Amino acid sequence: MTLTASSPAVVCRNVGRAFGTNGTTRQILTDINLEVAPGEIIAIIGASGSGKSTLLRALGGLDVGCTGQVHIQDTPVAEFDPRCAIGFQEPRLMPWASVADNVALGLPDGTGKAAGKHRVDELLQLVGLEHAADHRPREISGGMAQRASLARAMARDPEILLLDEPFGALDALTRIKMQQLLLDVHAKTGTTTVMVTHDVDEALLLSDRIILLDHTPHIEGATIANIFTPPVPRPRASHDPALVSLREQLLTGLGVQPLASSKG
Ligand SMILES: Nc1ncnc2c1ncn2[C@@H]1O[C@H](COP(=O)(O)OP(=O)(O)OP(=O)(O)O)[C@@H](O)[C@H]1O
Repeated sequence: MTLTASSPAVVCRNVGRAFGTNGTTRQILTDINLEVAPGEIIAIIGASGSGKSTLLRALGGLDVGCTGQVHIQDTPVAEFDPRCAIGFQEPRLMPWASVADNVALGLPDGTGKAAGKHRVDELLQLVGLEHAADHRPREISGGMAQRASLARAMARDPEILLLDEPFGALDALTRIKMQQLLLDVHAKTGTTTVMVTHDVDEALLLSDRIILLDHTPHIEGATIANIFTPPVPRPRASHDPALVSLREQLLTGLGVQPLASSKG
């Protein structure tokens, strides 16, 4: 990735979030400070419940209850900011609409009919679904549905693509194909991408930087405990020896004791 001298795509300053339930308030996130460069792919990892999705929602303006500031390209994030598109673990396609019409749902308001059709055709091609344009969601596989969901997210040509465990529900083989597809799409579009993942290897293969959310001493709520940079450029192989020690650091950071190597 070539970092330009332009301003950051996303800036978080002292972002925090507390939730109040039954009269008690629980601090979930504290003092999140982060700058994401244009075109970067950021992976957010952390234990279950550490606030990964909450942070992603804050970045996209999907949660107005946060403290601190989120800026996208120098201006404050708006509620459901149109500069962001979000994709989830479930593809969330409309069952009654064709794949093409589902992708078209992501187009910006006011897109003309001909321009919209052209863009949808382009996006279907981008994710390899040209042949399935007229299918209904029930007629396609989980992996195809997730590709359609990615195409819908890209339809508005977002500044920031936010992905919450996008491949978490897919079988291992489909997940590998989707990871490759995401990198292909990113190579073509250069879209700044922030993704939440539970999968350390996914974070290692895809991201420019990996954000670890965790609790730190004397602070209530999770914060950015560490930021890791994979030491080799993409494309990366999961068995690359250069990634072994970082993988162990990530697992340790997640409270998992890495299994001893079986070699020898
Ligand atoms: N709207 C809400 N009201 C109350 N509590 C909430 C709300 N949203 C999230 N939480 C709480 O905030 C904490 C963090 O949730 P979040 O979904 O961000 O974690 P996560 O790291 O993404 O978890 P997981 O990895 O299990 O998906 C959880 O304890 C959750 O119960």
